[in-house]
Amino acid sequence: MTLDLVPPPALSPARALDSADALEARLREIGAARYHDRHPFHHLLHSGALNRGQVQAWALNRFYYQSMIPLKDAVVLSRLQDRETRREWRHRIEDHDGSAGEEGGIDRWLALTDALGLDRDYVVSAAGILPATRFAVDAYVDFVGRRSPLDAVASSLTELFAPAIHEQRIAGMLRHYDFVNPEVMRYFSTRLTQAPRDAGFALAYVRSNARTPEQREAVCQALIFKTNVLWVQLDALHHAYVTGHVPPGAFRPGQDGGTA
Ligand SMILES: O=C(O)c1cc(C(=O)O)c2c(n1)C(=O)C(=O)c1cc(C(=O)O)[nH]c1-2
Repeated sequence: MTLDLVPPPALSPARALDSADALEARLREIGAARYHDRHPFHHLLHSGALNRGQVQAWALNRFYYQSMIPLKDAVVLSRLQDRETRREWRHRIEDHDGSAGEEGGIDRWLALTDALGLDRDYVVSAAGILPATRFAVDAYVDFVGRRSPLDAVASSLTELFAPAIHEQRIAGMLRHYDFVNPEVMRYFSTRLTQAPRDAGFALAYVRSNARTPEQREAVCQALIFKTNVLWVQLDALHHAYVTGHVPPGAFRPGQDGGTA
């Protein structure tokens, strides 16, 4: 058996979190070391190494994450005491749910699963998702409800690192998969402008609201928690659809939920 190890980048010695700049530098180090762009499953996805059934499995499972993001943001909103912050946060819900006559991110994700040949009702039902997908995503929603509002905002900071992976994904998937075209990838092209705005706001919020070294440490831990939420979803996809151990009841390409 070979171990496919991903060597982590060297970390600089831990610095005291004595300023907003030190906090931001530490957050960026955490992203460089732990963000899911480093995961082998993403390397396979973006380099064209997956077959259609494996891409279907990824899109089906990621739909559950997408569908829960507005619920997560509604919980965050309910925790924010400051009206200005709520005003800024609430567009996140519309970005995903859409509004009258305007499609949202969930519609755009369903355009992707349609193009992959998955049945919409099956996707929306979440009946075929991996147990680990459900546990990880539900843990994220639970986290923002139980922890401090600062932790809740901080846990969204993975989005600082999302535009780079979305660019890699758009380019890689368009180049390598004949079942993908720019129309199908519009979920990601839209996120290229939405994510920097959201991440910029969340970063400014933690920079000014984490005022002690302990609070800054808590912000870092919230980001680490979230990188784990993302990472374990890909571990589970890899185990099921690359190694081949599909859990009982989970999606089986060619048998469930659409055309192979
Ligand atoms: O494709 C990705 O790699 C990726 C990652 C993340 C992220 O870093 O959490 C998000 C998204 N996409 C995304 O599309 C999205 O809407 C989103 C919302 C959030 C959040 O935590 O509020 N993360 C992400």
